[in-house]
Amino acid sequence: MAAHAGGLNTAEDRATVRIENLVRSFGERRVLDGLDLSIAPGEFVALLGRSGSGKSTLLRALAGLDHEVAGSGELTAPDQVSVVFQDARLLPWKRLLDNVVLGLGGPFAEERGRAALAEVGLAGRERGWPVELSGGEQQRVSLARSLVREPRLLLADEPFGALDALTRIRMHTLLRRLCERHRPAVLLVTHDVDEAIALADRVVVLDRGRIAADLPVELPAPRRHGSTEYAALRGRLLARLGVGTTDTTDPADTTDATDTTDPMDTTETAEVVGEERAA
Ligand SMILES: Nc1ncnc2c1ncn2[C@@H]1O[C@H](COP(=O)(O)OP(=O)(O)OP(=O)(O)O)[C@@H](O)[C@H]1O
Repeated sequence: MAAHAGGLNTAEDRATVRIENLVRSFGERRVLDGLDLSIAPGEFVALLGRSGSGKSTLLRALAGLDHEVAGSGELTAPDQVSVVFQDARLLPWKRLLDNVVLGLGGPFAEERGRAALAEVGLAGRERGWPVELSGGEQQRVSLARSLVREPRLLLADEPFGALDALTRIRMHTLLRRLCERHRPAVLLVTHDVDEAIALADRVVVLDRGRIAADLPVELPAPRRHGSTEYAALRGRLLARLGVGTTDTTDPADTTDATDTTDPMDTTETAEVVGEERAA
């Protein structure tokens, strides 16, 4: 049976996340089917996968939120895990600072909360209410609430999925900066291939409960959509997602590469993100 535990001792176990042969089932259906995955300290991993491939199920397992789900395998994750969801999940009856420090103990909780709000660009808004914020600002508070706990692992389940394109770009820049400063390991679930390439050190594709591709993002900043390397990586990922493209250069791809329709095309976004990363 899988365990959710801290205590990483040996050199081999220095990974922040170590998953071996993880199985999770709903009734007869194996949603995670013998999954293996490691995430190193400070590593930013993006998780792509078609709808229903098991991404959220994996996140819930890592967050220790799946005690009712049948399963087996080995799972090692730190105790200090923070989760960011698509909706900010702020308590509307609490002021912003109180939302950030909710449940946070210690004499400096309020001071740390103020610093966290400042880090996400909301200094001076401590006494404001969630209802006064835009969607992007609410997600900033959600990020502040997560990072003020100094997690060793940050789990993010499509955190920018509900935001408009420009706000999403700003949030990419912010998230990248916060991660560089706090250095948690990150597992980011996204449907957006360009978001994955823009942000991650490594992109993992989940297919029917197993890892179908595990590719490092070895692109220099800024990660320009126009570069050959960018297009090759993007093509490989789309092919692994079963979205045919004509620009794949991966000889290992066995998926149909004749369909040029690309429902995930966010070219413009990726280009601007690349510019912001360079700044
Ligand atoms: N509590 C549950 N009870 C029964 N089936 C479930 C439960 N949670 C998830 N499933 C099923 O497990 C499968 C994987 O769900 P999961 O939410 O992990 O997929 P996903 O990859 O995150 O999908 P999406 O991208 O659409 O959010 C789906 O077929 C879903 O219906």
